[in-house]
Amino acid sequence: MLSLGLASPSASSPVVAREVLLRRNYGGNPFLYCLRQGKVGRWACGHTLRIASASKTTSKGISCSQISAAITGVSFDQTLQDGLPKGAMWSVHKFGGTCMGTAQRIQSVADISLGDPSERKLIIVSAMSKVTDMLYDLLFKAQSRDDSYMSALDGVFEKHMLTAKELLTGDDLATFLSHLHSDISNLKAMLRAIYIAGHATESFSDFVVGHGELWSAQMLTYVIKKSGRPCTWMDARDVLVVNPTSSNQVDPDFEESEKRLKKWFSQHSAATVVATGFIASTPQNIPTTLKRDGSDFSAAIFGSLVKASQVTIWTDVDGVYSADPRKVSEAVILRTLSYQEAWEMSYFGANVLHPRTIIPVMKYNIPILIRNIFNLSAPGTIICQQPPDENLNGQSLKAVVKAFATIDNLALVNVEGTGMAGVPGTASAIFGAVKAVGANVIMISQASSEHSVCFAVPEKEVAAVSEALQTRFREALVAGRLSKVEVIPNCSILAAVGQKMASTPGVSATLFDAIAKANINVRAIAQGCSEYNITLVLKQEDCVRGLRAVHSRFYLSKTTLAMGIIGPGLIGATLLNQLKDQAAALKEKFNIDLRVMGITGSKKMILSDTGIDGIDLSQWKEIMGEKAEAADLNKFVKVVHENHFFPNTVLVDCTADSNIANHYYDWLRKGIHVITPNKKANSGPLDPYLKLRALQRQSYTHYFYEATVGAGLPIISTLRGLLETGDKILRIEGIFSGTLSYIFNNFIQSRAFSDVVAEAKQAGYTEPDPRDDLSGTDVARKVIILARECGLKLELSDIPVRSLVPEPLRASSSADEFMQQLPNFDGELAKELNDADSSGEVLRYVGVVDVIDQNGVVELRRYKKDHPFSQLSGSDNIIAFTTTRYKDQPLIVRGPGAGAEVTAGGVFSDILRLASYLGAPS
Ligand SMILES: NC(=O)C1=CN([C@@H]2O[C@H](COP(=O)(O)OP(=O)(O)OC[C@H]3O[C@@H](n4cnc5c(N)ncnc54)[C@H](O)[C@@H]3O)[C@@H](O)[C@H]2O)C=CC1
Ligand SMILES: N[C@@H](CC=O)C(=O)O
Ligand code: NA
Repeated sequence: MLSLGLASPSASSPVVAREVLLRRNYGGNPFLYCLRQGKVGRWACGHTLRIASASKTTSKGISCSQISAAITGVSFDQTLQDGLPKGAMWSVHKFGGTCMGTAQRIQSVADISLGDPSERKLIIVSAMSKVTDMLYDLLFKAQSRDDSYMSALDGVFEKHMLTAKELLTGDDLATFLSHLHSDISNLKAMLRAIYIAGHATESFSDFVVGHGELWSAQMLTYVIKKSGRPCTWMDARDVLVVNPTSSNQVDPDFEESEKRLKKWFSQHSAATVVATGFIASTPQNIPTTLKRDGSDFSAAIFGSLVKASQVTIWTDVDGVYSADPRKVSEAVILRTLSYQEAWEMSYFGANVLHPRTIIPVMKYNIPILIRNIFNLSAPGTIICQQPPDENLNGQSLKAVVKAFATIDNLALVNVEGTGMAGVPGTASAIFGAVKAVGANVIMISQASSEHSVCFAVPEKEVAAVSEALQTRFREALVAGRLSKVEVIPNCSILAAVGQKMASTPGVSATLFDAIAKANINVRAIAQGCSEYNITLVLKQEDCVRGLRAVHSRFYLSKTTLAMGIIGPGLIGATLLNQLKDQAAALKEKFNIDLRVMGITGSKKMILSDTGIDGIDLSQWKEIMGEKAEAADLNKFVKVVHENHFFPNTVLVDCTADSNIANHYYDWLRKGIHVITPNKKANSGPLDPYLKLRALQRQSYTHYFYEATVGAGLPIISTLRGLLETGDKILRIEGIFSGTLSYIFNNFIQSRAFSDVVAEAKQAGYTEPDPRDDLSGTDVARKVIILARECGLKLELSDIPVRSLVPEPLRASSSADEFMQQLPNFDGELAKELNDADSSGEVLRYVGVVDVIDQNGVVELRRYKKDHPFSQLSGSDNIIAFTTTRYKDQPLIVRGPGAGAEVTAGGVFSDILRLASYLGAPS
């Protein structure tokens, strides 16, 4: 379907219309052609299309002349080029060797070609797959006087003969086979001569290896003709003229080729032409090839000669990816790329065209479409000029950076010294020496202080480069004008590519931020002033992680976090359950992909089988039962973290173990984020605590512990908010223990204390050992945590604590034994309760941080029955912050402060906070 409209400055007046935009839906791809008045072939590929009032929708098969007729006053002279077929646009298709691999595939190529509704089609084909290599091989054999070239040639013959027999019949088959026979006997004679001479000139070789294209083009022509459509084949050597250059490349002679093309068209007529890719002639009519640029280049040159409406390159991938899909599984196929972006990407080895292929078509703004012959439903990637009216207003950075690429196995060379500044010729001397050893410089960077120049070269070339520089600058090094020539091995390049990065602020900031948050150090940076590419040099081992971090940061994919869960007890198991329920929604709605790569208890652990997919959280308990291995924390951390697939790792410590807490420092230093409800690190000895916090502040690695105080209640974050906004904390007083809150809320005259403790344990409020609650240690830990947040340098032992654990039970060997004995000691607290009750008061177990006096206390206090602390129920915590701003009425946070769901929820929300710090949308 074509829709046609005017998009000129005065669209309402067709007479002065300067451009006609033609939108066409071909194979699901909307294209926007812009046909300039008087000429065909200037066009754009685009996004928004303004259909003016004079627009007219026509049916399939519209021609240029119809367009001009449809719009009064706009004349198209219908000329592509004088002498070339008039009145219609050409579309060019190129099919590579894989597309032409078998009879069946050649048939598909014919079907695709026939399905293109364009009036004129130029089909460029490669040799059947492997044939060019076979031909090179038999050449090599003949030159080496290995007479098996004869049987190798028979193999080539047989492959084509069998394919032709599958595809063709009757006269077509007979004609093709007779050509094939005669070509093969010519080749035999030629190879015999090469065999005798033991040498083949370049033109001999080029003549031999070009035969694959001759045969594939002829076969395809016959197959297309079978459908009843006229089709002619073209030996591109009759038309394409190229001049070989020194560097295994050729320069097309467009003028001469155009003349020959016109001549060819004067002798042949057909709406569909199948031409040989890869091969061409020199100006002296000697057969040659397009060397390494191959058939894609042929297609581009022909595209520009016929001013094609489009060049489609058929291949075996769905298009150009935003990053190497083997490294970034979320990489997406890019729908559009500008010419500049395409050549930037192709430099990095992305599956894009060779840059030289882009130049000829770029001159005429001809779009190149990359499509997968094996997946026709994939729309492919369109490479074209940027639509001129597209601007950045309202665009996200995502649209600005198109893709990322990496190059491994590089070394950086750093030439440093004070004698370079202001001395013209230093750079030239450095690179002169590099050139002399034939090394390829991949990236260069020099800061404007001119004291050092650094550049990247392939690792295998660096020894020679270093030696050459040492020799070249021996004198300067001895004299101290240069201080060193240093080699930094094992480097990789990570590059961001996008034409619209130019003049868009914030791109590099976002890029570097993502790299920093993945805890990756950048060794060198380069950005040319065209701004199409920002190149970073990283340690090779960090490269894939860096690639994944930046890819996900620019919203090209999800923020992916590898998680290791330590201690799948009550909280850990509840967290795993919540993760399981929420994972899909997080992925869909918030672009966060959380993968639990390992779960370890104190005895057993399980790790992801694939190293990429997370553990199936609906079955982790069964897997733990059946497939667990012996717990090994070092191995666990290594496997979860040292997986280059994930830019970020978080370890979630759901134990109450100080041995685990002792690892946090080391983990943070390795760039592993830590999240925990475990109070041991923050309430442990002061020095390691201060070191840990200092490290956390310096690095981009995060350590979150909201659930250590008040479980899921926002206690730490509230306190941080007050402090960071400049409020001064005077006092924090509260009921910090869910267990003890529950106990004293339910401990009434009719009930035994031990009975209420058992109930609290049953409800999951208590610490693994309830004595940690009853002793007041747990509350004291929370007091310490908050006191330290306020800047007080207190140790746990500085806090006077009223213990509720009867003296004789402090040494009980287990929590169970303690629980069994507790009823024997109910009397003491029953008396205290009675005393309070008779004065109209209740007992409450509280903790206090006194910032003014720089101390804290944990005690059992009596409160009047109308005091807010007396009104609690369940396991509620209540925390009152008295501050300079909240002086008369404290700021109060209240709610359930213990229990599996709320605690796990608090840990989970720290995980999401981490994801948002790492770049997930928040
Ligand atoms: N239960 C609650 O309401 C709250 C608990 N917390 C804290 O959450 C953490 C977990 O508490 P719960 O789940 O209730 O305890 P739990 O005893 O049910 O779970 C702890 C788990 O950690 C495992 N573990 C112990 N040492 C380990 C080691 N070295 N390596 C691997 N695994 C180990 C245990 O085997 C157990 O499975 C504790 O630090 C606790 O203070 C914090 C706020 C509220
Ligand atoms: N056992 C603790 C749990 C939270 O830290 C409590 O009872 O508050
Ligand atoms: Na909390």
